[in-house]
Amino acid sequence: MTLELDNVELYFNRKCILNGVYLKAQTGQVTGILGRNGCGKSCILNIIFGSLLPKYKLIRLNNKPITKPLYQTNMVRYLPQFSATPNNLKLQRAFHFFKISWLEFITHFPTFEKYKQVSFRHLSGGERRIIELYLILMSRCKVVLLDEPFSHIAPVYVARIKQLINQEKAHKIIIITDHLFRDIIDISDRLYLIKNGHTKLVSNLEELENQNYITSNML
Ligand SMILES: Nc1ncnc2c1ncn2[C@@H]1O[C@H](COP(=O)(O)OP(=O)(O)OP(=O)(O)O)[C@@H](O)[C@H]1O
Repeated sequence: MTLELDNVELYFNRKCILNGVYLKAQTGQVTGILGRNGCGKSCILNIIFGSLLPKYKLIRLNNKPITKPLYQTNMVRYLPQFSATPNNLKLQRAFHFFKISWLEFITHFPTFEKYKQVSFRHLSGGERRIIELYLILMSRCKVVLLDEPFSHIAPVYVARIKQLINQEKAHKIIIITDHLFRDIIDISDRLYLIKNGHTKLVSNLEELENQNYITSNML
């Protein structure tokens, strides 16, 4: 499946945030989005999800324009930048709700075994993020949108999650953004940089320096 976002024009209080966005994502590939703070990365994910309505936008699935918000189609899952799980929800119930196997989760993250009957409020910020990310990533769906999934997560878990993303991309479109740019570069098959409201397809990593996203020697 191919998803394209095209012709986006987004304003807040007459200030132009996005203008001239083109993004293509495909099943079997991870599509990474990089850009400085406030450049519009989360807005792009929200526009694809359908929860943010810009002045103009065109979304095509397999070359066919779709007007219905994607979240109404049940084909998309979205991990927002900030936690959205209820504090009093027990992990076991969350896994049941998402129809995700707890036992399989434990094989990937054995240190979480003790948390089955625990509520989200008792987890650390990073532990909570791992669970939320796992539930979204492993859900039965065709499109996964991940906004800063690696924030507050220990390197050993980031490595495990990257393995899972590589596994899931075989049958999902995965669009991901994070400021941990090395991880995004590492995992992405297609990479976009957002600058001045436009997307730019990154074909050579030196462009990230040339566009002043990173300074020299940061790669
Ligand atoms: N509801 C809103 N009302 C007004 N301005 C907004 C709103 N949401 C976002 N913005 C502005 O739109 C711009 C893009 O925001 P967005 O959250 O997409 O940035 P981002 O690239 O994800 O940033 P960060 O990396 O810091 O999370 C920012 O300048 C932000 O202030």
